[in-house]
Amino acid sequence: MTKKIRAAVVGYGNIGKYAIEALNAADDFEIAGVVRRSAGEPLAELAAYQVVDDIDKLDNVDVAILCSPTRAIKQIAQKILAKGINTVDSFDVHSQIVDLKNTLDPIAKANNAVSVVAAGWDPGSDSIVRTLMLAMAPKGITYTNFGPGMSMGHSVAARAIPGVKEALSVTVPMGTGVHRRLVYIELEQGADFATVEKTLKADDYFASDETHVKLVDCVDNLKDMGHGVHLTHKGVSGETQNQLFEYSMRINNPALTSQFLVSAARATTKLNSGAYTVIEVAPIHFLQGETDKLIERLV
Ligand SMILES: NC(=O)C1=CN([C@@H]2O[C@H](COP(=O)(O)OP(=O)(O)OC[C@H]3O[C@@H](n4cnc5c(N)ncnc54)[C@H](OP(=O)(O)O)[C@@H]3O)[C@@H](O)[C@H]2O)C=CC1
Ligand SMILES: N[C@@H](CCCC(=O)C(=O)O)C(=O)O
Repeated sequence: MTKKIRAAVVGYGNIGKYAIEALNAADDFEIAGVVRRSAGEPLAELAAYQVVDDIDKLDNVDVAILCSPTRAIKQIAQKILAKGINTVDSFDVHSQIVDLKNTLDPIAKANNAVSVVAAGWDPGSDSIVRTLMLAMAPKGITYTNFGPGMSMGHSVAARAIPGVKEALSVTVPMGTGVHRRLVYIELEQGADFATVEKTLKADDYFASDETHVKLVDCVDNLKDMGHGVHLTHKGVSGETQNQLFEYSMRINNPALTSQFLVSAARATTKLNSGAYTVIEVAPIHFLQGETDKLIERLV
């Protein structure tokens, strides 16, 4: 029997929960444990797993699936790679992905480890679709239209603003890759709405989009983790114009993010040491199974 890949889930929020599900559904993986900031009060749903506050307390971890907030990823990934453990993350600040990869790459190489960064669905699987579309029509324009739906990254960023108790950020597509953001917030007692609104609108996650902040009594009553994308590329193949490609999906956001993280975790076991974005990984590495069988089925 081939050895299973031992994965640790780091951070147990929305993505962490679905990562456990995706790992349990993948028979080439086993769960080494869950790493939380504080192992704290035991959760009944995690009773079957070792829950620790430090990855060093888990045995023989091959890969850590980082399910922590994007803004904490760089620091966490650096620490774990330095131990020689592979990492995958769904870091989603597009303008900082090159910096993340270039920071992690020398650490991964020095410790004989592999990191696949920005491996959710956008960035992530959509990045591969955009790459493919460009290979099919190298000249032209690609539009990525999200939603409507809940952006986990924007909701996490909104929740981190002082005075915000709970937040839901809904992305509304306006067409041609332009989005409006509706951010529903519950405030901590005594927090000032105008100050929170100003801080939120100035945050990098929101600053370049039309953003509306709405005060509500209960964010949970509004929460639906559905999302989606409609990606188009219209361009030129060779000298032939008017090539139109479309890709769309409606999804449960954390379920897809976590599934792709698990697929990327598998890929880390097939790569030379270093840090990679998903477009630098051969697609077959994301899949379980024998190479020739996959080629027969897919090519
Ligand atoms: N690329 C993509 O397509 C996507 C990316 N994402 C990214 O996933 C990230 C996580 O989303 P989600 O699961 O909804 O977030 P949650 O807030 O639900 O979960 C994050 C978990 O990380 C831990 N955590 C919280 N604060 C910190 C901190 N400051 N430092 C370290 N760990 C912390 C907590 O777990 P514990 O208490 O167990 O330590 C928390 O539950 C988002 O920031 C988003 O950017 C999400 C969807 C798609
Ligand atoms: N990174 C997103 C997934 C892509 C959708 C998106 O970026 C958005 O809604 O703005 C998320 O965190 O949910």
